[in-house]
Amino acid sequence: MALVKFQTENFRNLSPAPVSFSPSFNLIYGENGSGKTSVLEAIGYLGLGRSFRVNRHQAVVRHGEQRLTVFGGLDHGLTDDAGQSDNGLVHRLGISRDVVQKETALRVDGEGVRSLSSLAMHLPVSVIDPGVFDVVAGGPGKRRQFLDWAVFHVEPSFASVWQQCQRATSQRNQTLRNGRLDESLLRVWDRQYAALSDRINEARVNTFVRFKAAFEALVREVEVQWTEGLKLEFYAGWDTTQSLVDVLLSHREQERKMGHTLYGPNRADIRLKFQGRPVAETFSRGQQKTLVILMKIAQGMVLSDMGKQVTFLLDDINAELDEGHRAMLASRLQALRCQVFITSIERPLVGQLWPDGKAPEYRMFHVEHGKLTEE
Ligand SMILES: Nc1ncnc2c1ncn2[C@@H]1O[C@H](COP(=O)(O)OP(=O)(O)OP(=O)(O)O)[C@@H](O)[C@H]1O
Repeated sequence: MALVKFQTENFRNLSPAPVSFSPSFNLIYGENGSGKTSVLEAIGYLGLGRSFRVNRHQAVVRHGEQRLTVFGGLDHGLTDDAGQSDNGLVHRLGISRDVVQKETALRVDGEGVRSLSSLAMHLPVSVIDPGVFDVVAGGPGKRRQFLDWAVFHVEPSFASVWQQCQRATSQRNQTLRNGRLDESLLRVWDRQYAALSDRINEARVNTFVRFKAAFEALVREVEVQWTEGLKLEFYAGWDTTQSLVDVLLSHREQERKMGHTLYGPNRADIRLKFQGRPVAETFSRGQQKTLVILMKIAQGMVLSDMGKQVTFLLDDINAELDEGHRAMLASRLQALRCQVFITSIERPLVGQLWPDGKAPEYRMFHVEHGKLTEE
């Protein structure tokens, strides 16, 4: 599906005027501070329920206002080779946040819904911005987040299992921190926690297998020399040749000393190695960035194989990638037939993004003082 109708109220400096987007490429340019990133941020807000830039909702609401709203109309997206969409809206999404009451209201097709996953399911948003680099250079938490985004879209029940597991972990941690360890109670938590962990692990492994196959196919196609010898491995968070219950039991003393759970899905990682060494120590920054982008595209391929269209938000790619890599990215995204938003300061040169002359259907927007004007 693709976001074709869009409107915000009190979202940073954005104008409340409604905008129609292309289900294919949307090229957005404007001066520093004009509102380009805010447009992507608002689209992301609708699909993720939060800003991809800042943690506090308060930073996002227009100065002096209490409530922000983002509305979106989705259509079927690209439906045939000519890149045409049928233009009928299939879903209407809305998110509204009162930053004083700290309340979020969500709507899908006019009905109030409680869970963010109801919105996220319809609008899978993948952000490629300067912060994306952390997937390779940052800690395991960033890579878990990366993988879990795809796991959620492959298996939507993952979100509720994940929440149950977080609750079991915190109960278990409380028991571990108790001065006098109640071994029988801990064994009860161990069993619950291990059962939920196994379900999380199974979902992650399933998605990782698909992701890895897509990534390897992509790398073969784009023929990036430096990816030869690159290995991607999934680590569950414990030695899965043993049951998690046994692992927990054999590390009781260690966990008791630390006062929290040390084994399980909260320790999972995607290990990226080049000739046996961590990629973060070996690859140049440019190579690491390109690697993350290829990984993001591979995720898009996994969803696309399931008939889901990802909305990619590419913030300021000129600052991140050279011309060749930008063209590679544009052609891969075009081949994926997903929806793409690209921002830049200068008016983008379509001939540079698609040097073969086969540009997809696109819309070009200029942003000034938070207002998008189609050219
Ligand atoms: N909560 C807010 N309320 C009103 N205006 C805001 C708020 N937060 C930020 N702004 C303003 O919104 C404008 C848009 O910022 P944004 O980061 O979207 O610009 P940009 O076009 O992406 O800029 P750059 O090219 O420098 O990255 C800025 O001028 C900023 O000062």
